[in-house]
Amino acid sequence: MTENTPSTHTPEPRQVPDWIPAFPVLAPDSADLPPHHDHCLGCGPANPHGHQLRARRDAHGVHAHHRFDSRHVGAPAIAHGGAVATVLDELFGLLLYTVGEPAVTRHLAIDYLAPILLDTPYTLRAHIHARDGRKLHLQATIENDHAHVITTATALFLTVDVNHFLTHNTPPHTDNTP
Ligand SMILES: CCCCCCCCCC(=O)SCCNC(=O)CCNC(=O)[C@H](O)C(C)(C)COP(=O)(O)OP(=O)(O)OC[C@H]1O[C@@H](n2cnc3c(N)ncnc32)[C@H](O)[C@@H]1OP(=O)(O)O
Repeated sequence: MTENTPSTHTPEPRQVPDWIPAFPVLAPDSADLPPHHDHCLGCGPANPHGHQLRARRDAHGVHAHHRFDSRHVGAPAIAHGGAVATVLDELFGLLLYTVGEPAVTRHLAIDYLAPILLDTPYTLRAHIHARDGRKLHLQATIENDHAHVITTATALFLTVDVNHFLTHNTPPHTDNTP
């Protein structure tokens, strides 16, 4: 076969993970919200590189208690901003258990008001600020143990159907294309 010969290989159809179509709304009195799946970078219990975030639903949305550790170091003794963004994105992902529909991050904005220290307890909170059709406008904070807010985040999540998780090669729609 030459370099220009079309391939006759037909890709295997992708399987829909069970947890996506069954995405549940979980009750306020539930215990720790379940991970999206075992290897999720943000919440998967079987991902040794992940944050293994645990969150609970509450009257406003969800909250979590979390410590960053030496795997997440940026400047010495301070959590890397990207690691913080991962955890906030994940917290928003767990907030979807109050919506009961799968959605994905379209926009994430973070104000790092003060450093987040390693091996230090923090409380994270997230809630739905507003919903407009598919658009979920979400807000989150990270507080230190003096209840001072040291990080704030806003996100736009867009609800998607199950096909989103099967079609990964769709060209992006963007207004920023030159
Ligand atoms: C339940 C699953 C949980 C999984 C684990 C959770 C982990 C944590 C969350 C994540 O990390 S998700 C992974 C990271 N995100 C992605 O990979 C998403 C990549 N982006 C896409 O696949 C598409 O952009 C997306 C499906 C999100 C949207 O594509 P669409 O073509 O469906 O939307 P479109 O561009 O038409 O925009 C829909 C609406 O949003 C509006 N919009 C888009 N960006 C906006 C913006 N920045 N601000 C305000 N509005 C905005 C847009 O104008 C439009 O408004 P209208 O419907 O009123 O016309």
